[in-house]
Amino acid sequence: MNTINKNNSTHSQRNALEKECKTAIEVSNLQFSYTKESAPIIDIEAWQVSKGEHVFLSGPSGSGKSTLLNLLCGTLTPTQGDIALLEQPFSALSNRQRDKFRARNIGVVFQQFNLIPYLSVAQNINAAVYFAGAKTSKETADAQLRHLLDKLQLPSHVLHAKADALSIGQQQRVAIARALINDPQLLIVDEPTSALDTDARDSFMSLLKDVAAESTMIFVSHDKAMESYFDRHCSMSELSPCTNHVKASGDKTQIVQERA
Ligand SMILES: Nc1ncnc2c1ncn2[C@@H]1O[C@H](COP(=O)(O)OP(=O)(O)OP(=O)(O)O)[C@@H](O)[C@H]1O
Repeated sequence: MNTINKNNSTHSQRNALEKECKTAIEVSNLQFSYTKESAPIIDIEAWQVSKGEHVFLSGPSGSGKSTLLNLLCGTLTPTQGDIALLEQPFSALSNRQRDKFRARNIGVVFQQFNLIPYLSVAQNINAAVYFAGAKTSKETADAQLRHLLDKLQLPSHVLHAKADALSIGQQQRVAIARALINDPQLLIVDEPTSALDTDARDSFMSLLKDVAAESTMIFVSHDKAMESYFDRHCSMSELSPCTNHVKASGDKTQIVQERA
């Protein structure tokens, strides 16, 4: 595997290297438990996602979808095994390097959007640019932002509005803009359509597929009707067959209640 040394490569050299990768995600012998005493929530022998593939990930509540997404983002550390993104094994990176790698290469659209309510739309999106440590000029960054807003059909005056003053549909599109502003190689989208009716869901999906055409995408949903938008469907029961028993766990009831 090709280990990219973040400290020695320039931004453009790094981008060139990453564009050569053919495998976006490689998971091997991955196990994860939340505590030492508990059985693994995730147990995946092998899983590969090619660069540019758009994958639909499904599974019942409690089957470990969000846990797997957090492992892919590097916000959770495997109990055993490894994950390589763009042929870069996470285990070879320090926590700090992993944070930088995530900020530069992974865009995430969360279920609840996770915008900072008291910041403006521009500030919310620019925070993602700041954390990625991008060295682009302000002019280039502004142009990229306006281009994204245009594609997402958001008027430019929205940039100055506070995030909590936007409609749900606008917040959703701002969340996509924030996830895509650093031109990430991997886009992770967690259940963003659960609150939408069929028409709104279809227009959201067309927009997302358009703006994320160049990225690898992992999209999580319970809604099997969404499957047709994707190149491949992976279910948690196929990926992690030995952890099916966890689905019956009573713990999940508590989490669902907390979210309600
Ligand atoms: N922080 C945590 N500590 C301990 N157990 C957890 C934690 N987060 C999740 N779990 C457990 O891990 C299992 C998988 O949870 P996870 O949220 O990954 O499932 P999910 O498939 O994303 O569910 P949903 O579709 O309802 O969001 C559940 O049994 C849950 O109780």
